[in-house]
Amino acid sequence: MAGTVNPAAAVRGLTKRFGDRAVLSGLDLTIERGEFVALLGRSGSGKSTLLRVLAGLDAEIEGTARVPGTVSVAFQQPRLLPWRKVWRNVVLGLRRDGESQSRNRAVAERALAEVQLSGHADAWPLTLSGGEAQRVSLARALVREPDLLLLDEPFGALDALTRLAMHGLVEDLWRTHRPGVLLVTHDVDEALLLADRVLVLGEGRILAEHVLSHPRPRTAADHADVRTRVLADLGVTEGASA
Ligand SMILES: Nc1ncnc2c1ncn2[C@@H]1O[C@H](COP(=O)(O)OP(=O)(O)OP(=O)(O)O)[C@@H](O)[C@H]1O
Repeated sequence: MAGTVNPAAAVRGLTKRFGDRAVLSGLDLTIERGEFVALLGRSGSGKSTLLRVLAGLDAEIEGTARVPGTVSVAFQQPRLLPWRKVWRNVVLGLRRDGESQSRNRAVAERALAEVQLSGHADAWPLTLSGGEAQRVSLARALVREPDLLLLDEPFGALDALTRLAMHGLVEDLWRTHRPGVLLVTHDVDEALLLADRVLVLGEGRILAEHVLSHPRPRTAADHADVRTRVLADLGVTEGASA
């Protein structure tokens, strides 16, 4: 899939140093529009660092990280402003100065309906469950209609059942909006369920790439072969998580 003219993200020779230590070292990566990519890597391998660069939060780099369109990020913690009602949190990142409050509210309500939170527009963030707050965070990311959606372990803090429900929701949202997605996760099975491609980060670059061709919806067993190879890439034994 690499090599099309207008990818959602194109990274070439990216090196990121903290002091004299290079965390990313000559990394190349292309994410196509509409493509769902999962990024795995051991703790400290530089996943969040790469996401920050792609989000435009860290410009002190060598090499290039080109993200031509709109980018949105959802983090492990939903990061909602507690003093703003849910709907105002959803439209927080929109530059719609000329828009009326009622237009903005309509946009927020549409996004909340998409994440199955109709009726929560006037709730305060602190009254939401963890899963609900994370869905608000997804709605906030999506109202910008991003070309690139960066997800930094968005389900990591959720219980197992809520996480399963979120997988279905993210897949639906991706199918509807078709952004390029880069999902950072420690959960190999999550990557195998959701992604078109799984990348393994290590030694500052992409160590391995696995294309997942099984049609969706999938079960974890559908890519058992890839699972074994990804675990080997990560240097973990079967049964453990990254
Ligand atoms: N601002 C910073 N200053 C100095 N070192 C940093 C900074 N940010 C990250 N690092 C270092 O860069 C390395 C990569 O960190 P990063 O958070 O990108 O890893 P990660 O793969 O996301 O890890 P985890 O899976 O544990 O979240 C770590 O060793 C970390 O200590």
